[in-house]
Amino acid sequence: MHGLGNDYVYVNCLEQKIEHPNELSKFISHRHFGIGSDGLVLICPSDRADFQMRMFNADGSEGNMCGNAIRCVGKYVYDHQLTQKTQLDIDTKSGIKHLDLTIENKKAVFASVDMGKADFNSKHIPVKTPYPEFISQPMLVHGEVYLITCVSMGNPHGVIFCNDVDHIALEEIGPLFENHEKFPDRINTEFVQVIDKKTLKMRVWERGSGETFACGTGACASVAAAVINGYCNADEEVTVHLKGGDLKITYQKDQTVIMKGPATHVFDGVIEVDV
Ligand SMILES: N[C@@H](CCC[C@H](N)C(=O)O)C(=O)O
Repeated sequence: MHGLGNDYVYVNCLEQKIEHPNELSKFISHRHFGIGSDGLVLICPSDRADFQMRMFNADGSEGNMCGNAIRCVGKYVYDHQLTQKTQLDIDTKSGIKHLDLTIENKKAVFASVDMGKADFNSKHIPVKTPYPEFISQPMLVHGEVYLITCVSMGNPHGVIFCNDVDHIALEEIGPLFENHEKFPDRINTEFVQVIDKKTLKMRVWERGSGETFACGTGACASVAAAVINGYCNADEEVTVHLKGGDLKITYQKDQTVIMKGPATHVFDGVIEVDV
């Protein structure tokens, strides 16, 4: 399944246990030697919510939260009749998130997700800095100074506003931010062009997966950072153009972020592997 081209392989773990998800994710995600995906998502039982989501990046590392995957998890459980609810609570490593599904022809096609509060606290992200927050701070990378705003959406993000996202050498500079000593847990990096107060264009270098077609938490982090830096307004829906399509994001005055976007099924199958 994918959310705007951010594609994961989803495994129904309600009846089956996956022993080595990190290794499996590396294997499955490989675009030449595996199926090809940005990672692996496990749909598991939860004793405190309707379901639990675990997500693994293409390099096998486990992420705390994934905005595009959580919409697909909602679609999966509804379309496979694992629930009849259209309002769902999904447990993630960054807490329980609430989803509201839109149904068309008996299938879930779209979800609105309460992504929780954007958190600018440097220690929570984490960013190695004496400052309590890291907002529009200069960072020297590859001989150039970038102003970066760091925010956690349950996972770490660094947002950089620039004039032309199409011409950023992402393959070159993405890994330099991801693995910079300032970020002990590594970081997802978003390059964001402000089109107007209600429209952003974003490219992302994801921790553990490289450039992806879309990043839900990244789009939320970008809108939160855009409001904090005065480019957009709180409580107004912002359209974020990504490589794979658009997400609608609202950063509320209480710092809660609402994300709306589609979820798409591609194919089903059985995987037999020895990892
Ligand atoms: N694609 C995601 C984020 C996936 C996790 C991220 N790479 C991390 O390690 O934090 C999204 O849609 O939010």
